[in-house]
Amino acid sequence: MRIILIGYGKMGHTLAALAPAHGHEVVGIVDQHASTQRIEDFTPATADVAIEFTHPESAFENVKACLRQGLPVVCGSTGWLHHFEEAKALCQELGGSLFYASNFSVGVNLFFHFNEYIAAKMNQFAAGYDVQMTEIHHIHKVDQPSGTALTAAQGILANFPAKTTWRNAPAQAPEELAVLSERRGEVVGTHEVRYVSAADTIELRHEAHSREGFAAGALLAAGWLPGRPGVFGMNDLLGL
Ligand SMILES: NC(=O)C1=CN([C@@H]2O[C@H](COP(=O)(O)OP(=O)(O)OC[C@H]3O[C@@H](n4cnc5c(N)ncnc54)[C@H](OP(=O)(O)O)[C@@H]3O)[C@@H](O)[C@H]2O)C=CC1
Ligand SMILES: O=C(O)C1=N[C@H](C(=O)O)C[C@H](O)C1
Repeated sequence: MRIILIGYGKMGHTLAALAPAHGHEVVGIVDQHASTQRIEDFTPATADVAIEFTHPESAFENVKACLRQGLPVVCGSTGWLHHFEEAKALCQELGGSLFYASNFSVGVNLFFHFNEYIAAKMNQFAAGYDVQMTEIHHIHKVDQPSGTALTAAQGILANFPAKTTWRNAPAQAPEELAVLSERRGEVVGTHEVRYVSAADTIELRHEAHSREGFAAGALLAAGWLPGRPGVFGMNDLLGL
């Protein structure tokens, strides 16, 4: 595929390095400081798909611009989901293609799957166990909690009814799921779910060793999306 990269930071550079091995050609880079190209410079005649990893404040505008240009867009930016319904509506109105994942790593998507299974199973033992989450990321991360943590929290809330809401701090009531955030050095991304009783702790943990897993998943999605109108996520791609 001829891909354009929107955002040329940590993820943009990793995507550019891995794209050729996935059979993609980078035909454009759009970044607010590191390039002079704009999304409006591209059309389906010059690019097959855009991959967007920028910032919570810019992601929605970038997604809209891609859809208006008729470009299928794979978006990994987090922290903008309060606009997601609007993005979906625009995608449907224009007959476009949008792929969003809070985390493109195959391992994290298996983690999401196991998390939901464990939450449903632990619901039988909700009287004895409390559950909490922690996400740990590098000090440059601007959004909190991480998009991945929010997806995992939704998976718990949907399957463990003792928790009805989440709080990005220690829980203040039994029905609150604590989703704790730590920012430490250059940690790529670690997510933990812990069920704690008086007797023991059961823990599910994913630790990313590099950004290559995120980039590989996004490049896979970029190969899959063109020609598929609609709004998609990793479950569609991986059949989970
Ligand atoms: N879904 C997933 O699997 C993953 C998601 N992410 C998410 O992706 C996003 C980017 O992460 P990361 O690459 O680490 O962040 P970086 O800060 O390293 O890179 C972001 C890049 O986007 C640029 N940028 C900011 N605003 C715009 C804009 N309006 N148009 C074009 N480019 C812009 C920044 O430019 P400048 O520096 O000049 O401001 C920077 O080069 C974050 O939201 C992060 O949470 C990250 C990893 C995996
Ligand atoms: O900002 C990051 O680095 C990451 N962001 C994503 C998130 O918010 O979940 C995915 C990954 O954890 C890395």
